[in-house]
Amino acid sequence: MTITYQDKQLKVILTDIEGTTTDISFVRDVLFPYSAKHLAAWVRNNLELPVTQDILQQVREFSEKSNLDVEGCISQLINWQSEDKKITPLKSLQGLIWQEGYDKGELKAHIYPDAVEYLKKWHDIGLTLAVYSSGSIAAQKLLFRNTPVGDLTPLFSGYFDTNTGSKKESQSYTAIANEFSVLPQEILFLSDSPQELIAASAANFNVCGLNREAVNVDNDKFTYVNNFSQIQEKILIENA
Ligand SMILES: CSCCC(=O)C(=O)COP(=O)(O)O
Ligand SMILES: [Mg+2]
Repeated sequence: MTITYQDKQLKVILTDIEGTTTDISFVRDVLFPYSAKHLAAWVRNNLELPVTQDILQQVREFSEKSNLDVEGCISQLINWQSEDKKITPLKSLQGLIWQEGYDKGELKAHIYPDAVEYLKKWHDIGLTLAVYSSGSIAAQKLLFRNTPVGDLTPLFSGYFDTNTGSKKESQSYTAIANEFSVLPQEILFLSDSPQELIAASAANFNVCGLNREAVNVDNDKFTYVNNFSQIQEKILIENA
């Protein structure tokens, strides 16, 4: 069985998380407040770990304040967190904090049931599935490992985060296509973010927008759907 999209055979489906597989409110109202609450104590309690020292060094580099002390770095991280900045050291730290939350049973991931159903279906018919999120790769794996329907990580063959580049830059998508050794035209990217769809499309990816809240979308450039079932119904064609 093969799947085509606008007459092109698809090999890879690359998905965003927040607003696409997962409710925005889970990320903004559960995950972000959890990391905000524990951020300062986590850094102070784990100062001796090499990963913490790496994060602090990256904070100094990204902020271009080379002499920030530990408390200065914590303040910078808290500011970035409150502005929802997708900056690598913050995203790495959030992943470490969420790991404790999942391990203690204080966090359980959200994933839309339609995303589960169609990710499984696409995996089972041989499509390669991958994730591209601003959340760190560790945070992505935690989320898909801790869903209410169990561990979904076996479905995915690749994970990409801000270490590959910004999701709003087309070069990031070119790098991902190269990683899979497929043509951009053989990849379908799913996201709720118009800027991400524009960047992926500029790299010649096929794109589909997710509009989970079914709001009026002022964009006739891309196809928008409300859920994964509509991706299957509206844009993919199965060939026996
Ligand atoms: C990996 S779950 C947390 C998602 C996150 O931290 C984030 O910033 C959302 O980014 P996305 O690219 O998935 O919209
Ligand atoms: Mg998103």
